[in-house]
This record gives sequence, C-alpha cells and structure tokens, in this order.
Amino acid sequence: MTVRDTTRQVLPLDRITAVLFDMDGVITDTASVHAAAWKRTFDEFLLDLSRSGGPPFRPFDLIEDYRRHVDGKARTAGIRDFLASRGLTLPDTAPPDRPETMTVATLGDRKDRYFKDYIDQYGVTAYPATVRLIHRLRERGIRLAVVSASRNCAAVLRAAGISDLFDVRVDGVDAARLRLPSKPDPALFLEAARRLDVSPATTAVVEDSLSGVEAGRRGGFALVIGVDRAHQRAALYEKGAHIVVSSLASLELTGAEVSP
Ligand SMILES: O=P(O)(O)OC[C@H]1O[C@@H](O)[C@H](O)[C@@H](O)[C@@H]1O
Repeated sequence: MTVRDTTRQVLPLDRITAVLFDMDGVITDTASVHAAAWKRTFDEFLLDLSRSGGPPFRPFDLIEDYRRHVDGKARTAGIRDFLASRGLTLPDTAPPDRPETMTVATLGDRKDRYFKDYIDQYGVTAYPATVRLIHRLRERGIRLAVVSASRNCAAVLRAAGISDLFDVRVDGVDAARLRLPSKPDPALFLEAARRLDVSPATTAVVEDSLSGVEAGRRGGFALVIGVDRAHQRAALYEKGAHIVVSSLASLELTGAEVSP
C-alpha cells in the first residue's frame, strides 16, 4: 500500500500502524549542534592541511556541506563523504608505528567532544509540536520508534526528558554492533520495523535529512514525511518525501478514531 496525498498534510491512522521518528532535527533541536560541531572539526582540519602545503582553505559550509554530505549519516560515513567531496581521504585508524597520523577516527572523536561539550553546557530541547504529536499517536495505540544514526541518541533523549516515549530505539550504537549500513540505506528503519513487528507498507517515517528521506523511500515505507527545518522543501520532495511540513503541528491526523 502506498499512501500518497500531496495536497493535504495528512497522517491517515486507518492505514498506518506505526511511525518511525528520526531524532536530530525532528524530535530534538540538535541538528544545528551537530552541524556546528562538524564545522569546527572540519575547519580546523582543512586549515591545518592548507598551512602544511595542502589545498587552499575553503571552509565547511554549515548549510550546503552539512546537508549534502553529513546530515543523517553515521559519524564515519559523514566524514568519508565530506572528505571525498573535496577529493580527500584519510585512513580509518593510525598505523601502530605512527600514532600521530590524522585519521577518520581522530576527526570523529574531536567532533564528538565538541558535540558533547555543547549538550553538557546548554542541554537539549525537544520540539513541542513533535512531542504533542507523539503523545497523540501513543493515545491512539500507534507503535512508535526513534531511529537515529547518532551514537548519542540515548543520551540526547535522556537530556530532553523523553526517553520513555518510544516502544523501540534503533541508533548508531545498534548500527555499529549489527553492522547496519548508514542512511540513505534503509537498514536502520527496516530494523526498527522488524523490532516493532510491523510492515513498512503500514508504517510512516518522519525525517528532516535528505539521506533519511531517501532511506524511507528505498525501504518501501507507506508514508515518508519530510520535516523542512532548513529551507530544503524541494530537495526533500526530490529525495522522495510524500509530503513535507515545516512543523509537525501542521500534520492532520485522520482515520476512524481520530478526534481533533
Ligand atoms: O556523532 P554521532 O552523535 O554518532 O552522530 C552521527 C550523526 O547523527 C545524525 O543523526 C546527525 O544528523 C549527524 O549530523 C550526525 O553526524
């Protein structure tokens, strides 16, 4: 079954039994924190590289580079994809005799430190409209999962005080343990559907990243809802979103048992 309605922004609960929510940028306002941590990490690296005879310094673009190469992907996949866009590669880890070698792991650790420092200092806020929608879905018996590439998923949910809202969590720690490929591969979403014991044909995916929307579509999910937090409505549609909303407050619930 495909639920497609491009004129109304509707979640039809007579045909949807489960909803899979991405976290960063959909549930919590942490997409911009990731983006800022990535910019600091890559800019330091690119500047060092240019000073030591590499290509001229061109900073990481907070909007374009983030959404094209990093957003929604696993930490190491984002690093490799961004470096590749600049014609660069790094080894995954340092050889034992040259521990000072710059690696994918070094950049990942730095970014993680910047991200955690920010969260520790300023905390995490969940989008009120998303939390309201989650409560309304729960009241109606819809099965719910949070699906995130982040290894910090559990800590971020805890910091926002919303760990107990979901039946299932599939995150970056699971992805590494189960060797699940990064979005845009649908593996994380399919794993969440499997754990919830629901079919993609009756499941909706809510995503703000281009890679995540593509993953939802490739997984054959009934309804892929793009959340446009970064003025990328057209690109979300291009990647396969059935509908795009700027806030989940504008999503209308329909179906036999739905009241306003
Ligand atoms: O570095 P972490 O916390 O494991 O997160 C990995 C990725 O998680 C995704 O949810 C974010 O969109 C990315 O920006 C981030 O890089």
